[in-house]
Amino acid sequence: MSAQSDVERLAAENAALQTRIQALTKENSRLKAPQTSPPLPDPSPLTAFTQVESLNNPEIARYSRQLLLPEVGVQGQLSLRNASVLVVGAGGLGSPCILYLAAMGVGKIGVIDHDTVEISNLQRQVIHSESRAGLSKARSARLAVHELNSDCHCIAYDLVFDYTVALSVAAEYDVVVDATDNVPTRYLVNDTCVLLGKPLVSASALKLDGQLTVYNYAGGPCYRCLFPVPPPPETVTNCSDGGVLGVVPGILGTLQALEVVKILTGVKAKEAPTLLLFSAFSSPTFRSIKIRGKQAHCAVCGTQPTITELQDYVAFCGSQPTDGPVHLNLLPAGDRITCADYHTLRQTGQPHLLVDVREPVQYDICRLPGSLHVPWRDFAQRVPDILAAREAVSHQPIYIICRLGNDSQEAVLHLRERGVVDAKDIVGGLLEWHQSVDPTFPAY
Ligand SMILES: Nc1ncnc2c1ncn2[C@@H]1O[C@H](COP(=O)(O)OP(=O)(O)OP(=O)(O)O)[C@@H](O)[C@H]1O
Repeated sequence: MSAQSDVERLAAENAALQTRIQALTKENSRLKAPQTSPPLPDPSPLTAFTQVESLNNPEIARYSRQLLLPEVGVQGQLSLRNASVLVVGAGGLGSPCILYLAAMGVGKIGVIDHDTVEISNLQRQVIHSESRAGLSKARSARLAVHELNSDCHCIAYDLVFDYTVALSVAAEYDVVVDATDNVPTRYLVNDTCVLLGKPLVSASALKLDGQLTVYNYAGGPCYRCLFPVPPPPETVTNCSDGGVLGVVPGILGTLQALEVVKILTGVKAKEAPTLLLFSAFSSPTFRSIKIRGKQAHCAVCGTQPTITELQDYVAFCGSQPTDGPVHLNLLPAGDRITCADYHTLRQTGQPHLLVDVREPVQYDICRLPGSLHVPWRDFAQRVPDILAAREAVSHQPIYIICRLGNDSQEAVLHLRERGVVDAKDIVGGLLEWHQSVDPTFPAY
């Protein structure tokens, strides 16, 4: 099926699925919310987005606090009202961005996200709610937008923004916001915007830090001008591995909404391109760095571009745009033990040494009783401690555990190099332990 017909099918489905979403949403709130909570509002059916020449009285009343600003005024508000913005990703960054765009009166907002709402998202993805856990994030965002501002024409694309749909979806919008969390999508969104001539408001947030830049706007650089080569996959961390303070993407996503407003009202065109850096626990909290302009030799926006159509971004970046945990396979099966087998071994009381190689902050969250804690980053120096502990259990085998079963494999490989042959890693780590052995063991 072609990309275009895929998008058309989705638009049709969007309307048809509203009834289903309503039923699911009501069922969800019945199951999860206190019985006293009011039912969620129903989304209105899709109507065509039309531009207007003047604001009506309800709009004047609704946006009066913005209309009073000379920097916005009637013309600025009309620019928002007649504009369309595509937000790629309805997660930590997308949540506040979409909400503020809708609240401020952007006429049409497209939300594209293939993921579903999880409880662990709610610490920062404030557009979603407990009652919508399990729903598509795009549709959940649409429901929230409708609750906030029913005049906003919000389209939910419950799919992956990939090279098959990128051009046809983004072509429908004036500005694109990259609120995703992975490198392949970042290059894809950039190239899409360059090929379509759309401004791109891009941000990222991780741990306590974030950054924001507007690309491909007013003769400024594109993402590839600054980052022609993707980073090595092993150097990239995501929120589920590194953590993130809820308010950090909240601030960056809100600033993305601000940049959109500045683009739509024309203010942004007068500014030099900058990279805004945010660091929550540092001083100064914000720093703005002037960035180099458009690069003549840029592969996509330069004078002789070599990229003239979308390409395979997973191959280009050498990494998957995955949301779930990444499970590496560094060891042969014989050097690994499944959680189920390790569970049996514990139950039958076979002597062994269990080494937990997670960071202290993770070890504090939960641990299996009787483990020796040796964080992976200190592992090389602490091999003597491990060998000494093993002596105490009469040289019995060593089993190594971590959160996902990746660092534990690295640790086994390291022990092999140091001549320790009877060490195995526990496949899938503590997350798998929670899933297949003990559902009461905490998952994080
Ligand atoms: N190519 C893509 N197409 C559509 N949505 C995307 C794409 N890449 C990333 N996203 C979405 O962007 C959002 C990024 O937000 P964020 O990192 O806060 O969320 P998350 O992936 O839910 O986090 P966690 O790692 O905690 O599960 C996610 O909802 C993700 O599904």
